[in-house]
Amino acid sequence: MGKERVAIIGSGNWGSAIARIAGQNAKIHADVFEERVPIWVFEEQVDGKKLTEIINTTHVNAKYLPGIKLPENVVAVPDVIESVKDATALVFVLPHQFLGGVLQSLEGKIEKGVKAISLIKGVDVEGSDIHIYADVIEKRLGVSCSALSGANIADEVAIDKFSETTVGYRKKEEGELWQRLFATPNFRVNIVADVAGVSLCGALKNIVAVAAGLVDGLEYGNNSKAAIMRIGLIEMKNFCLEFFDDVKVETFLEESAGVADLITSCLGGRNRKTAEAFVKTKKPFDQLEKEMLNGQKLQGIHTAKDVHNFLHSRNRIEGYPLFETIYQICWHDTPVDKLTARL
Ligand SMILES: NC(=O)c1ccc[n+]([C@@H]2O[C@H](COP(=O)([O-])OP(=O)(O)OC[C@H]3O[C@@H](n4cnc5c(N)ncnc54)[C@H](O)[C@@H]3O)[C@@H](O)[C@H]2O)c1
Ligand SMILES: O=P(O)(O)OC[C@H](O)CO
Repeated sequence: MGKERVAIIGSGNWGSAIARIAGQNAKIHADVFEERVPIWVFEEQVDGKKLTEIINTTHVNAKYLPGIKLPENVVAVPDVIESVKDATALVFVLPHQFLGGVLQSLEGKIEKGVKAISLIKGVDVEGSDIHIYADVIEKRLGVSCSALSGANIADEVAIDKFSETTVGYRKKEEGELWQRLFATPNFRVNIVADVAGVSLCGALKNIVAVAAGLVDGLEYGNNSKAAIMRIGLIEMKNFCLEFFDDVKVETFLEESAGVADLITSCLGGRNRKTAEAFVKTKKPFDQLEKEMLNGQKLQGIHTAKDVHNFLHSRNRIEGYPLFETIYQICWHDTPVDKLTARL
């Protein structure tokens, strides 16, 4: 069998951090992977230069992961179709807002037998249907798609601070392949047969992280934040067990994708940070995203809306008071001091 040819689709904060690891490991495991790792970069001008040129000459993603050297075998490609040419292992790591456009470009162009993995945190809702993004990718491209999620704030992973993550696989050998691509001594990868659980934990914790940021903005203190995290974890678990058949409860309680990601996101993530600022500045989230994140994207408020729309269509809103309160505060004029009123 030939070597696996990896392509990374997405080059934001997490995309760049994970490309650094994948590039390093492609060289270390040269028996398994081709050394060159193309990364699709949505082209934009940064300080008067193309971002792809900056990455390919300085080996730094100056906009989304400044100050961190990427290995030279990670090659920025501005055309998404070109970036996946001949690839056998596709890593999808882009904000969920942009996945639809990318899949449209790639549909019909991916060979049979190609494997994929989704690092995207969010859910796809259409009326009363809900899907994880691994399933969306699998269906649109005809590939077998795993999922990776964990307590992984990109800036910390990028400087090799000890972290763990979880890969949910369809077939064990695929889980082992992704583990080989991503694991390092300081980035431990556990593999589990639970693609849906891994994906849903990563999506739903972002709603709870918004709630944690509101707690910080209101200066309610540590007990309140712990209560929000506990209630959030229960709603996450109940949601998965109510609407998905194949989720494992252990993923929530024992995996980095579960309780650990919930904790790190409620302490340190972008959703938390902007939600705190939402309370303190009274500015809307879209303005805060622009002012505070330099092009990086928020997921939590969008997932809150997607989950609200889904629960509304299933007539199940009353079962998820925290998720619903976050939706009402973020998207309507519900005062933020009503955060705990329905809990
Ligand atoms: N950043 C983290 O710490 C982190 C950690 C784990 C998982 N994640 C998840 O990984 C996924 C990707 O996040 P990220 O941090 O890499 O992205 P990001 O938040 O840094 O978003 C910026 C990316 O969006 C791209 N973009 C902007 N406009 C675009 C357009 N019109 N079309 C296509 N792309 C466009 C930019 O080129 C850039 O690559 C998300 O689902 C996120 O929740 C993020
Ligand atoms: O910065 P956030 O809030 O998007 O969270 C980042 C990661 O999902 C943490 O694992």
